[in-house]
Amino acid sequence: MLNILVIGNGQCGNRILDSINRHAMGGGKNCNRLAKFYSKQRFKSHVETLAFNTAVNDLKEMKFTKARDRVHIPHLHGVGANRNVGKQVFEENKEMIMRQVEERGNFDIAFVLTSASGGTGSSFTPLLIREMKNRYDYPVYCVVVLPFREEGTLYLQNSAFSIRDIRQSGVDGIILADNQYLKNIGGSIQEAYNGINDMIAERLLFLLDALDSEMMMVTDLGDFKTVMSGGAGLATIGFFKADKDMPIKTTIQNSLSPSGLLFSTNVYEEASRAMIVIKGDRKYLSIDEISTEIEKLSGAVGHVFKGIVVRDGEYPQILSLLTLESAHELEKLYNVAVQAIHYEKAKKQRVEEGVEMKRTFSQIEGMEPEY
Ligand SMILES: Nc1nc2c(ncn2[C@@H]2O[C@H](COP(=O)(O)OP(=O)(O)OP(=O)(O)O)[C@@H](O)[C@H]2O)c(=O)[nH]1
Repeated sequence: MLNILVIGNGQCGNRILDSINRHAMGGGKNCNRLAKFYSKQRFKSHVETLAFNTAVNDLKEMKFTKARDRVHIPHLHGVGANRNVGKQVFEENKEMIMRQVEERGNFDIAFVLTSASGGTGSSFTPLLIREMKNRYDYPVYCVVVLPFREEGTLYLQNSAFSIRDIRQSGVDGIILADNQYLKNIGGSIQEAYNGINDMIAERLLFLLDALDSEMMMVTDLGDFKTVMSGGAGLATIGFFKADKDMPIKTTIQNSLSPSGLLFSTNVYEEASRAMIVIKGDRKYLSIDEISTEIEKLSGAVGHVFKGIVVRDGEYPQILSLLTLESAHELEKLYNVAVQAIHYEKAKKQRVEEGVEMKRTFSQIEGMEPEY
């Protein structure tokens, strides 16, 4: 049995964590009676969860995460997308935060979930991971959500700096999910968020379940670590669930296609290592078809680990984990982030020089009110 710690930082991290807890309890939208459902978690790993936030309302919004797992770090109502303030708040509360982590015990693996672009999550995450890596031996992976590109200059520049900070934190690997890429889920913004959060939660739980399962062909934590240590330290996850008549090779291809992935990439060009986990009833799992598809992938990317979990009566589901050698989409994000940084800098300079305001007030220079 694996001992797993999942931490969600900031609003986005908290919400994905809450979705994980909902799915772990059975997934139903109405399963909000915590005590009842905690007694029958669907997963056999021992999973501890922790949510950190400066905004108490974000923590209150969580419905499926136990109260003792929701930790408020008091600072107004969030840090307003200011990463410098976020870093300072983390440092001031570091010992309290680390005590919470310490109290959860020892783990085989930990995941930290955050948006790249807000203030709290994106500034807490690199500092927290650095502390965890200094104090503990277990590997720590980070799931980072990239912003919708139209959300504005502050979010764009935060993303550029936070991903750099997370990479330099000692993290064992970063899994990218991209709101921009996943927004075709459609509906209102809240529905899109929920849909994206559920996608991320389901994939992570599938992965954890697979790492802790009796498999016909085995992938384990060691394979996961090897895959994640490949490439440029960045990874993404694909997933596809077949319906009854779909051949297994199409199901595998779909899990690697744009609609299956959390981050836009051409896996045959940009991936560096891969792990494919196939779950389903034996009768759907043609070994010839599986081998042909895996060979095609390994021909393009190098090494591919494969695992098969037999689940009687279930249609096949495929999870693909891919580390990336290059990430064209991330490079594009950094391009627009650089423009955003220049824009903010020029604006700040204009304000400091007071050009606009000087013009405004100069209109009444030398005048007095007339009554
Ligand atoms: N996928 C997804 N993205 C979210 C969600 N909530 C917020 N975001 C994204 O997260 C970014 C903003 O970061 P938040 O996590 O809200 O910010 P925070 O870490 O709480 O920081 P502050 O509010 O500035 O203190 C934006 O790019 C949002 O689009 C969510 O539930 N799901």
